[in-house]
Amino acid sequence: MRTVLVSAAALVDPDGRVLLARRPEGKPMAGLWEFPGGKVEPGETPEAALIRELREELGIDTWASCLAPLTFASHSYEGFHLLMPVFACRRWAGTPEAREGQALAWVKPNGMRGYPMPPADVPLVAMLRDLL
Ligand SMILES: Nc1nc2c([nH]c(=O)n2[C@H]2C[C@H](O)[C@@H](COP(=O)(O)OP(=O)(O)OP(=O)(O)O)O2)c(=O)[nH]1
Ligand SMILES: [Mg+2]
Repeated sequence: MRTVLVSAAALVDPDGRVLLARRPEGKPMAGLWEFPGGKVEPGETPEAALIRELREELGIDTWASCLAPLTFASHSYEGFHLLMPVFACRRWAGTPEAREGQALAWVKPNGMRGYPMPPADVPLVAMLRDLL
C-alpha cells in the first residue's frame, strides 16, 4: 500500500489550547476536526511542508526552529497508509484565520472528546494530554 506523508501542527496558545480545524465540505472526511497541515510534496521536508500549509490554510508564518517533534500517527485508510508527524508549535506570526472556509476552534486536549476527528487522530488526543 502507498504511504502518504502528511505534516501536521499542534498550535498551542499560552492557555494550553490547541487549534483544531474542521475539514471543509468537498474534501475527504469533511466535517471532522483535524490538526492543520497537509501533504508533503516531493523534495520538501516535513517542516517546510508544514510552514507552507500553515500559511495557505491559516495565513500564519512560523519557522522550522519553532516546530518541535511531538508525536506521530500511522494509520491505514482504505487506499493509502497515512504517516503523519505532528509538531508542537507555540510561536508564529499573525492570527490564524480560516483561509479555506474551515471552522476553527481552540480546544484543551481534555475537551477534544467533543470534536469528532479522523480515525488516525484518535490516539493522538491522549498523547497531547500527556505531552503538552
Ligand atoms: N492535515 C491533517 N490531515 C489529516 C489529519 N488526520 C488525518 O487522517 N489526515 C488525513 C486527511 C487526508 O487524507 C490527509 C491530509 O490531507 P489534506 O487534505 O490536509 O492535504 P492538503 O492540505 O495537502 O490538501 P489538498 O491540497 O490535498 O486538498 O491526511 C490531521 O489531523 N490533519
Ligand atoms: Mg490540509
